[in-house]
Amino acid sequence: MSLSILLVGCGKMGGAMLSGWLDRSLRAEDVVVVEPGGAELPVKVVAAADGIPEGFRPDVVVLAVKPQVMDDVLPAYARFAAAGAVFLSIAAGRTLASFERLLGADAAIVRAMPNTPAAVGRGITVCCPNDAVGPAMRDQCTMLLEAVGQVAWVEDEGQMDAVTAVSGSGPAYVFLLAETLARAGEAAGLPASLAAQLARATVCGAGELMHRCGDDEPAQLRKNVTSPNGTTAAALDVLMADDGLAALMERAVAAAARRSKELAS
Ligand SMILES: NC(=O)C1=CN([C@@H]2O[C@H](COP(=O)(O)OP(=O)(O)OC[C@H]3O[C@@H](n4cnc5c(N)ncnc54)[C@H](OP(=O)(O)O)[C@@H]3O)[C@@H](O)[C@H]2O)C=CC1
Ligand SMILES: O=C(O)[C@@H]1CCC=N1
Repeated sequence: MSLSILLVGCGKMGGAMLSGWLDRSLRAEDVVVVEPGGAELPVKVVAAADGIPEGFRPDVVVLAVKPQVMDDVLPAYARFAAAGAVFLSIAAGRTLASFERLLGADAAIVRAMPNTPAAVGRGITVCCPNDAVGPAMRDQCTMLLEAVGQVAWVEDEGQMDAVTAVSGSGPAYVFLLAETLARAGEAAGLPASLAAQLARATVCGAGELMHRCGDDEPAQLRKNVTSPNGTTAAALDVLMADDGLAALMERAVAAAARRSKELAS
């Protein structure tokens, strides 16, 4: 892959993406990371924008700082927008218009929402471009993000709040499922360590099964586990009740989407 990348912010998500890029043979000399606290990484790390090597011309500036600090951070990078770089923001809730205000109306900006499985090449990122993003920039962003998983594009920025609520935050819901399944196992009489092992292996195994059976709907995989009048049916009667998981998930996703909208204001 021959793209030069400036990664601004290398915390949980920036770090997940970076490790995905490095695993997939992005050349280390093509990446500069800005991280105020420093970091032990096999790429050049600087503490602030003024430490970026003279002459480094990123094709893509990836913005992976918290939405709340974006306004303070961004002006130091506006020169790269003027030089033709595309800005790829992964900040929840930050709109294309807010970047245009800070970088200039002609700046090329992609608002994107990845997720942490990017660290193992199994992320999914949804991207939304502004009008200044041409086909070549779109291809660059796709190439970068496909290095860490699947990529989809939407033209309607209004969909990004729901995207954030489903796939951006979604891994946390799955990890919570593993945590709560383990606790329920304990409550049913298992030792804590065995319950945790069972829950983890079950979530990982079921995820992998769904991954490999790409053509089968999750509903079909669920039915495959469910014997008539058996144990799974007994549990699903609880989970699929009117006030069960579907209602709870709908409320959870709506709350996340609402928060994404709030972060924009
Ligand atoms: N975590 C996730 O699952 C996902 C997060 N996102 C988005 O990714 C972004 C980052 O989130 P996340 O990785 O969780 O947060 P983190 O706090 O883990 O990462 C942010 C990083 O940015 C650093 N930072 C702070 N100020 C600056 C600066 N001026 N210049 C460069 N770096 C700076 C922070 O350093 P320090 O800690 O020293 O302040 C930190 O390492 C957010 O906008 C979030 O909305 C999107 C999808 C999924
Ligand atoms: O919780 C957050 O705000 C970020 C965005 C999606 C996942 N984590």
